[in-house]
Formats: sequence, C-alpha cells, structure tokens
Amino acid sequence: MRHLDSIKSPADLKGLSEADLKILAIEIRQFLLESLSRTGGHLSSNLGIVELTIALHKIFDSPEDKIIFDVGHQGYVHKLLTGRMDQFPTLRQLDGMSGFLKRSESEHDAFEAGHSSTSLSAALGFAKARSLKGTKEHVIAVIGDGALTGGMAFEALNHIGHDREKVIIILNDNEMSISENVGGLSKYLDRIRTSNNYYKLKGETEFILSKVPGVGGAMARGLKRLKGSIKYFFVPGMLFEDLGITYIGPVDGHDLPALIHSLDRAKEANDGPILIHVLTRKGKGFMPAELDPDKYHGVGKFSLSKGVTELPAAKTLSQTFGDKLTALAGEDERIIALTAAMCDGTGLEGFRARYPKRFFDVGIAEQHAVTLSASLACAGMKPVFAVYSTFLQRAYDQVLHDVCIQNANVTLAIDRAGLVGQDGETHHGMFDLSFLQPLPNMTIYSPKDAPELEATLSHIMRREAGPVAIRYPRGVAVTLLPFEGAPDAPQLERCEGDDFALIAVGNVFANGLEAYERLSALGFRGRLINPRILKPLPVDALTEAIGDTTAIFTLEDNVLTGGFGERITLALDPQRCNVVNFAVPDHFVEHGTIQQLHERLGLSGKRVAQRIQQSLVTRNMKSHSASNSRAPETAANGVDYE
Ligand SMILES: Cc1ncc(C[n+]2csc(CCOP(=O)(O)OP(=O)(O)O)c2C)c(N)n1
Ligand SMILES: CC(=O)[C@@H](O)[C@H](O)COP(=O)(O)O
Ligand SMILES: [Mg+2]
Repeated sequence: MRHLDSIKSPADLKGLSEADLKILAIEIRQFLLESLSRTGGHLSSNLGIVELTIALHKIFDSPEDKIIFDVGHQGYVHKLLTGRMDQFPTLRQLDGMSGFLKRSESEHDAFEAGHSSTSLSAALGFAKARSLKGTKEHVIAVIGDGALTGGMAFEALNHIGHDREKVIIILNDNEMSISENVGGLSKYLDRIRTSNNYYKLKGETEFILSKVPGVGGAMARGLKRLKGSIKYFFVPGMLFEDLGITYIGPVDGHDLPALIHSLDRAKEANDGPILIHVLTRKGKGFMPAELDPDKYHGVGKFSLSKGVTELPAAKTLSQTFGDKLTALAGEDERIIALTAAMCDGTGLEGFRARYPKRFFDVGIAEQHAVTLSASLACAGMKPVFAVYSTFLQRAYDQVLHDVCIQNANVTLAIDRAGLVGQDGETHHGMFDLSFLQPLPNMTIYSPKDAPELEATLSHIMRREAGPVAIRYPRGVAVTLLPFEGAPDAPQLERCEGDDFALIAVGNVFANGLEAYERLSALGFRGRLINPRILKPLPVDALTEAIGDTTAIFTLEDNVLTGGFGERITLALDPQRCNVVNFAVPDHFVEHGTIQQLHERLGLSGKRVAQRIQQSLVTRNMKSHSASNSRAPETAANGVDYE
C-alpha cells in the first residue's frame, strides 16, 4: 500500500520517518500527474511545492495552526494531505472539488483566495486575532515570488515588520510567475540565491554568537556589527531584515530534511515575524513541465508520455486581440501594450516579441498598470492595458481616479469578461459592466465575435476620446455573423417580425442567436439586436432597432444589478415596452464549464429560448384568449419554468 493511501489527515504524517516522507513525495507527484492528466488543472506550481507542503504539515498542526496559501492554485498537495484524495477526479468540474482553497471544503482551508498577494495581510489578521484571544497557534503564509510582486504583499510586509506579531512567511521562490517573473524584487531574490558566500558567513557568525556562553558587552556588539557589515557587503539592502522580518534561507525546497529543520527553527523562535526563503523548481519531477513551466502552469488534459500535445490551432479571442493590436502598433508608434503578469493569457506574446520597447509586463500589479497607463496617456501615448476582468477589480480606484477623472486616453482590453469556467467564483468576470458603467467619461464596447473585436479595436485606436473598455470572453475566436455597419452603433442582426426583440450583449450574443433561431423554428417572429456599444447607451438607435416590438428581452453575462439590462430598462419607455432581463443572478457562481454554467443560470441558447417562449405565452394568455396564443403546445411541452 502507498503511504499516500493511509493519509486521511495531516496527523497521519506525524509518525512517518524522513525516508518515508521522501517516498510520499514521489507518490504525490505520481498521483498529481496521473490525476491532472485526466482532469487538467494547475500542474507545475503543485509539482514544485510537494516537499514544502509535506514539511509544513509535518511540523505544524493544521487546523489549529493556520496555513494560508497565496492565490491557492498551488494547494493541491495540501488538499491531498487533508483527506481530499478521492475528490481529485472531480477537480474544477461542476459540483466537484474547487481548484482553490475553500473553507466550505475543509477545516484545513484557513483562508480563501484566487487572486494573488492577499496571504500576508490575511496572516497578520489571524496573528492579531491570536494575540487578542490569547491563543497559541502558529500562523503561516505561503507566498510565491510572483505573488510577492503584488502591491498588497508590500503593504502587508510593511505592517508585519512594524507590528512584530509572529507570522511565519514562506517565500516559495521558483523564479517564475505564470511566465518568467519580472522586476527589481525578482532580481533581488536572484542576488540572494547566488550569494552563497554571504549565507555561509552569516550562518557562521550566528553560530559563533549562539555558542559563546554569556556573550555580552563589547564582544557581542562587535560580533553583531561584524554580522551587519558582512550582510551589507554581500547583500546590499537586505530588504526583509531591514523591514524587521528575520530572514532564514535560502533553503532547498526539494530537500525535505532541510525544510523540516528550517520550519522547526521558525516554529520554535519567539521573536517577531520570520521569512523562510525556499527555492523550488516549478514543474519539478515532470520534465516537460520543468522545461516549460509557463505552458504547464494551467493545463487541460494531457498525455503522461507526450505531455501537452499541440491541439489543432483553435485561435482564441485573446490571440485575435493580440494580433490585431500588434498590427495596429505597426501603424501607430504611440500604441503601448501593458500586462500585469498575464502576457500569454491576454494574447500579447506576439506584441512583446515585435515591439519589446513598447511592451510592459509590470508583474502582478494591476493598480500600478492602470495609473501607469493614465500617465502614459497624459504624455500623449496610447496605452492598452490587457487585463482579465476579475483582476481589473483590483484597480477600480485607479480607473476612476487616474483614468476617468482625467479623461485619459487609456484602453482597457478586458479579457475573460463573463463566466470563465473552471476557475470558478474568484475568477468569473461578471461584475465589470456594473463597476464600469457608472464611471463618467468611460466608453464600453462589447463585440460579438472575432471580426467585430478587430473592427472595434481599430476604431478605438483611431478615435482617441478618453477612457475605453472593450470586453470579450474567454474562448475561441469564432465568426458568428459577417461584420456589417459601424463598431459603435447597434446592429439589427435579424429582423423577421415584432413578436419579441432580444438584445444580446457581445459575450453571449451566440446564445442569443441560438435562442432566436430556436424561437424562429417554433414560429415566433422577432428581432435580434447586437448593441455593440454599451456606454454611452445608444438609446435612440436601440429604440429604432426595437421598432414596434413591445416584448423586449436583454441577455448578458454580467450580474443583473448595475448591468446592461437594468440600464436599458430604465432608458426605454415603460408605457410602451415590457423589458425582461436575463443576467447572472445575485450570487457567486461556482466552477464548471462555461456552457454548463450558462445552462444552470438560464443563459444558454436553449434556456433563453424557453424563457422567452414562456414569457410570450404568459403575455398572450394575459392579453388574449388562450386560443390566440402562438404556441400553447410547445409551452406545455418541457419548458423549464423559472
Ligand atoms: C490579482 C491577480 N492577478 C493575476 C493573477 C493570475 N495569476 C495566478 S497565479 C499567478 C502567478 C503567481 O506566481 P507565484 O506566486 O510565483 O506562484 P507560482 O505559480 O510560481 O507557484 C498569476 C499571475 C491572480 N491570480 N491574481
Ligand atoms: C490561478 C490563476 O489565476 C491563473 O492561473 C488562471 O487560472 C488563468 O486562467 P486562464 O486559464 O483563463 O488563463
Ligand atoms: Mg513563482
């Protein structure tokens, strides 16, 4: 029997010898590879953190001790060691186990995340509560070198160093964010990594200090000064210690005895916050992932023998965006592309290669990226910040304060708008319309497919009229209908009659089209409108497109509150129109495929058709006799009433 099979909780680790733990690490890697090859998931970060997670659970006593994982994408080993092995076949699937930590899943998941750089603030909160309650548990934050580039992490370090509360920070340094890590901090860690001589000397000095009994007075001061000058000579700055946080390391993160020793040392120490600098290799143990950790950061199903085999090229909307922006940058040298550590995901690889001087990866620093964009715009450039909708939430005040108030010519290319699928509730981009629509000066576009995205981007880069957001979903670059008309005017895409008008925003226009065709097949004759521009709301053009229709339906993948539907409902004449909004309801949405989630929320083509049909039948029954109803048979035939 494998050791892994006998581990139902961290308590089962305690009796294992170091030799057994090393075998366990091999078993865990094997398990992760086999399981994730079938489900997909965040592979390389988890392969890299196997020994560290084992050591953490060996030394500390979860759930009393609080282990907080930053982002949480590297929490699979923790899930395995806390009794969730049999849930791995359902990882990130509808109603299955989350890809992140969830308090509802386990008492060992102390704090939830999905967005980066929150763990240090969270750890300090637990530590302060401990002091106030007078309890004794340990608080440990596990943060990656990428997550440490986020502003929140700096804010928390500043507070932790000052506060002196005992928090154990494990810096899991694999020299990678999703792509290569960037910035001065990354270079600083690199210097530490290569300053072995310093650590030898520092270690020896500490050893001398600890061994000389009753060392005191001038001698102690001399030795301390010596230690200090060695430190400054070999590692300028010594950032963490200068902030007031004791630094231990670097420690080989795949050497279990060394990890156990360092964690034990930190556990026993009494004095203030400690940072243990652990060096790991992303993708450890699976050669394709070690060689290309970026590609294996998040994977779909893959082959254990061949790794991720290239799929027949299905171009994504992100790539459509990136390619088009690169082409436009060839015509206008003021165009600048920015990303906050999501170069690949936002389709900017080509731009980076073609125009490296006009490409900025700022690290996980969305707030900084937005303000940087604002000042670039004020200096006459045309910055385009490509950002996932969910991560833009971080930079709301910067959008408001630095971009919109100054009417700066900044383009927010909002990728992963709408539901994103398996990352679930922390990652769905279902709020951007609600938080951007209220902002004065903001213009918002929502193209329905790849050609429209290209046309809209060209239009935006020419117009130079203040802040713009263009939102598009995670997915394949399809062409739904040929592009006609203008990118900034609503398009009446289908017009067969006045039974109903469906206004479907770009992200879910495909669902609207399917619903329209289903209703057409049932004999309903309506209109299908693609609004294209959501702010300023083109009320006159939409009113014209609606024509004499009085049954209006809106479809969007934003939450209902503050969404597009709500705004158009307020704008249309209530005496004449009856407007029904289909949108994401007022609750966080779980993980699953986008199609499954649309189905569950009543936003799929099929469900929208059913809901419209039901609504029309009810209206007809109210206003006419039952015999005048257009399709009573189908209404009674399997409609899922809501
Ligand atoms: C605010 C925010 N921006 C971007 C991301 C996307 N993201 C998830 S993991 C990750 C890289 C994190 O790097 P690191 O902390 O070093 O962990 P590693 O994957 O190397 O283990 C990024 C950029 C995020 N989760 N949150
Ligand atoms: C953990 C995290 O935030 C990212 O790794 C995210 O899962 C990437 O999402 P995409 O797969 O949509 O690029
Ligand atoms: Mg990293």
